[in-house]
Amino acid sequence: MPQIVRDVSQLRAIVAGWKAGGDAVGVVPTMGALHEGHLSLVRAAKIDCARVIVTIFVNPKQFNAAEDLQKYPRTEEADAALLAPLGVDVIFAPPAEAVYPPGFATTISVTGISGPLEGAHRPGHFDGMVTVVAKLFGMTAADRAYFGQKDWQQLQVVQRLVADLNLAVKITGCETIREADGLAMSSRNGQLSAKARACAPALHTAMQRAGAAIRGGAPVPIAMRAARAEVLAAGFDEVEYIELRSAVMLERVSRLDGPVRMLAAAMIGGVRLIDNIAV
Ligand SMILES: Nc1ncnc2c1ncn2[C@@H]1O[C@H](COP(=O)(O)OP(=O)(O)OP(=O)(O)O)[C@@H](O)[C@H]1O
Ligand SMILES: CC(C)(CO)[C@@H](O)C(=O)[O-]
Ligand code: BAL
Repeated sequence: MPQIVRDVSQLRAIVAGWKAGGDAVGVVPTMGALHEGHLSLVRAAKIDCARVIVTIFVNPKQFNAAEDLQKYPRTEEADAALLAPLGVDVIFAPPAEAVYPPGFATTISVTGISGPLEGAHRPGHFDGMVTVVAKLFGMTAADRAYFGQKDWQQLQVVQRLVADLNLAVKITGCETIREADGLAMSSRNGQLSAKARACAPALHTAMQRAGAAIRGGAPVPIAMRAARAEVLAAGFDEVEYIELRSAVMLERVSRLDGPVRMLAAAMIGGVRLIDNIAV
């Protein structure tokens, strides 16, 4: 079993020992409730790094809705069992007081690319995420960190943070792992009712169809409207956004000119799902 560490000084002492021996250290930041998507990040980290830390911390600062935080799944024992066969060295699962001790007063904001999409629909989310990710980089002193492309905008924001603050950590973005029916794996999928779970893959199907239409020459606004209608007809309650954006700067695009991403967020049965694909 990986060693479970909750104390920041203990973690730093362990990492200092590894580094003194010349080992490269990789970190996989998570909020727990692990699934194959997370495990794919761990496998990528194991290929590059002699030592791997998985962090499990449900970061209150990045939740913009109290109910979302309260019902977020917490399954630490099962998580540890999933990580055991992968050769993870340490699970760092600090209590909130270790991450945000009394007097904690810093918030880090990445402007620009944090604004649209998730930033517009989850006020405060990216400030909370960036602040904790910067802290996790500081606490783990990792040389490399692994993030999923499922949270595409998060990945771009983290890359910006690292570049802007000259942080000595190399970021790797790993492909989205999907269920057989195309639904992107997510800890929140477990909150779907059987009926909602059956409808949920429609989000990815509609995005793929719209992507193919755009590649075939369909006007972007028409393809986006059709995708939105398809998702709603499949049983989703609301489409928060479904948009074509430049892949890194996340600016609106209406033509396939350079790397382009389609990104979407939609609600079904009280659960918020996000997805994105290359177009
Ligand atoms: N299906 C997936 N494929 C690849 N990476 C993933 C997948 N799901 C999550 N990740 C990545 O795992 C890391 C931790 O994510 P997190 O713990 O929030 O899990 P999650 O499944 O995205 O949960 P949720 O979106 O419900 O909060 C992030 O870098 C995220 O992008
Ligand atoms: C990167 C992260 C672990 C920071 O809390 C979280 O945003 C997530 O799980 O994607
Ligand atoms: N997976 C992104 C983290 C969040 O939803 O808060």
